Amino acid sequence: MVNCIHKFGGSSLSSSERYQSVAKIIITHTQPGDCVVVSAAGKTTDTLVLLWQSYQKQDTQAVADILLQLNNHQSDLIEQLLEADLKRSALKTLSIELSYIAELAQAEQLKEAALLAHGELWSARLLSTYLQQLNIEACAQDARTLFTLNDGELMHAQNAQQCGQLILPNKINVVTGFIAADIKGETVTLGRNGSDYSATLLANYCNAKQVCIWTDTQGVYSTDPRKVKKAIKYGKICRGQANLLARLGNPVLHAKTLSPLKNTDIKLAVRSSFDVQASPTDIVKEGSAKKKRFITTLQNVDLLMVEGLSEGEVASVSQLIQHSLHHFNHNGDVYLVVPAAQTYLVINYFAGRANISESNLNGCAIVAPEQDVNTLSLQALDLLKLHSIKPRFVHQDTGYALLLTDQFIDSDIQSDLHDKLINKGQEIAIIVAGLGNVGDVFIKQLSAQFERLSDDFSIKLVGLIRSKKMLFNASGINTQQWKTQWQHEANSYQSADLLNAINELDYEHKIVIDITASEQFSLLYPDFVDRNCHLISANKYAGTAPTTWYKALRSNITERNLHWRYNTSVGAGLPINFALADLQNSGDKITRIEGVFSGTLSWLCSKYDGTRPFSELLLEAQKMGFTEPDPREDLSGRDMQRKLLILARELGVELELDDISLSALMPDELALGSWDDFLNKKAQLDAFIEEHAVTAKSKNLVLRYTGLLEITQGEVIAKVGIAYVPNGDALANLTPGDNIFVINSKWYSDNALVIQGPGAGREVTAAGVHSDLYWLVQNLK
Ligand SMILES: NC(=O)c1ccc[n+]([C@@H]2O[C@H](COP(=O)([O-])OP(=O)(O)OC[C@H]3O[C@@H](n4cnc5c(N)ncnc54)[C@H](O)[C@@H]3O)[C@@H](O)[C@H]2O)c1
Ligand SMILES: N[C@@H](CCO)C(=O)O
Repeated sequence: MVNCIHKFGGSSLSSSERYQSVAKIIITHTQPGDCVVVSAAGKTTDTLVLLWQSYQKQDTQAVADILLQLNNHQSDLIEQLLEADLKRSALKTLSIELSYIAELAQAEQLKEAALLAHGELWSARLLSTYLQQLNIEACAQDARTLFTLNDGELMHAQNAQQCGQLILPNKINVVTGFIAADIKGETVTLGRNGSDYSATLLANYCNAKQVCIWTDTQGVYSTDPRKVKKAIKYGKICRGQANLLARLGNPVLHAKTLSPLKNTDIKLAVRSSFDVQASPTDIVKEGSAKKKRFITTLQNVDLLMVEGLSEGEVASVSQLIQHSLHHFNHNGDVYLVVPAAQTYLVINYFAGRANISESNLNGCAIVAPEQDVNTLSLQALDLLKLHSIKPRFVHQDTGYALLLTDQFIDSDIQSDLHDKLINKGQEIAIIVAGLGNVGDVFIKQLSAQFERLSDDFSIKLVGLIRSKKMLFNASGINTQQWKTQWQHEANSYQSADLLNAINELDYEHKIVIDITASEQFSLLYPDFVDRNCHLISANKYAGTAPTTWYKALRSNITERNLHWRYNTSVGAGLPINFALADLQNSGDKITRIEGVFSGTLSWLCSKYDGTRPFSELLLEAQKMGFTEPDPREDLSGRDMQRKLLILARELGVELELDDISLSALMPDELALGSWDDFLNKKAQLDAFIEEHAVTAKSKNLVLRYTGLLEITQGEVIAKVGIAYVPNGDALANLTPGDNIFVINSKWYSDNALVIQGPGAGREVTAAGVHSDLYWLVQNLK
């Protein structure tokens, strides 16, 4: 039983390292009986085409040179991947084949398709041998034994039978893409992007469950992500829209690729072989995903008016010119959009039935839900006008508008169109984890925030997560009545359930807001990012994770064009991270940050005057929602140590948590055991604090808990701990609960920049999370 057909293109096989990566993907993503369709490695097909052209020109020197080039490339791959006998045998076979090509060229008996087929044959053979060397049961399959064409038409029944007989159920079948045979057994090719087509055909013939096209992009985007920074990667799109996109200039999918999937349940996924963790774009059956908005551009096309054009003819002409074609009916006439370079061929094909209506056109197409097309098309016309572009031909039809222009739509105009048309009205899904002190207030404030944010987007709260239960509702959870809904509908979950629920959300943007204090939850961040979620954290664990993990997370976030906000992880609602980013972005260099970065410790130290036991004050701080779930995280200095590390990383300083020296505001012994154990020994804490306070007082100083980060000529001092501070000092005179950040920089060298205010508390922290959410939503526009 074939479960999945995987397809790897030339770029996925361009070097021995890429083959190794593909083998790793195969090991983790296939099961016996699956097929792996391969294209020619790297630029091999182009080189073979060049060889064919040189042969036709009878340029024997060029033929010899290109054969040498092919030999070098293939031999290098073999040398780098295979060992011992496998290597010797592969090199020998390659040498025999290349000599045979040379002989055929000399005898003027070379055939184009048979020559081009070598690219895929070499890839399939090398990959299957390499897999065998890795002890994986694999075999190479020549698609000429699987796909037969009669007079250019695929013989579906026969092919299904051949595939049923030849695809081995106990092996990974590495199948050549692009090629097939005619009924005489001669090689034919399936045309440009033929390997994608081979994969979907094979899936149809083998009744596979799914096809996975591994490519060099992460999926299907709202527009070309190489040109438009804010292009949105979609998790799911329907086949109908995928088909339209293929015909209207989207380079990732081809109409031909989709055709074998028609009327089947076979799933199609497009995903990156360069970033295996990134979630794919699934192309699903009509009605299984909501319709999305896209913008594609067209360059150098002609518009042909064709008399009596039939669907069959469109398919034949597409085949002839190796290009997905779009045709439509406009005011009673039938038009065909053709790449200008191919117009001559197409006009010839129609033998007098086709005329050029408009030539040398550029333009764009908007693909969108039917009800939006008219408005978007009018808006696009207005915007193009602002850029002094007047369309020459406009056509609107079910689900799309085509605007053909004289001028080229460059990436700036494309970005403008995308930002103003495509990026509006998108849906944002919010998932909140942690419904404690801060989380509860955050949700209370959410409905008012939605109103403020909903001008451009439709925002919904779709997930609530606690440590043991979660509630997901893709159509939205009522922010006013979430507690009742929670009582009735929340379910126990494992991480996999949570990740699946996120996968299933058919929203353009997803934001996970972590208001837990859980390290375990923070470890799921890479999985969220793989599922295209933006992140907002009040939780400090991810920001203070080991450098390698932290850097990998950051780089994945950047690569996927996502955002991570964590302003409340330091200074609660105070704009400390904003200020640091702003100073650095404007060219300042920060040299020192000193202060009190714990709301709890600030409150405790300021309040403590010896009249009430320190432990009593601690329980009060806990009640007020200042402390961490286990207040010893505050007393130990660990919480402040985390904040200092987050600040240091904001300044580009590479440190681990334990590089920051720490002295605790409690006896070490109290760190052990449960919270109840701690409470039983609270007298020890009270004695410890009293002793420090008395010593400080004897020196005319006061007890505080402070942090320092100093960066001088590459040297870093980073520490948090107990300090005795003069009474008049800024660090001594804080309003209880306030944080203070005294910042020295190139510009604030003598007179420091001071940021001060409440450093903990439910309201201010929840407000800080909203500030992050607001920032994030503004930056999605
Ligand atoms: N309280 C403050 O003033 C303040 C200020 C800034 C930042 N923070 C940070 O905000 C976070 C929350 O603080 P809080 O005071 O609301 O804490 P809290 O203990 O009141 O709430 C934490 C919530 O997280 C949930 N949770 C725990 N483990 C989880 C898991 N694995 N998955 C999902 N949910 C889980 C708990 O059930 C609880 O509902 C902490 O990381 C804290 O450091 C708090
Ligand atoms: N427990 C923390 C909360 C804010 O991060 C504090 O007291 O500062």
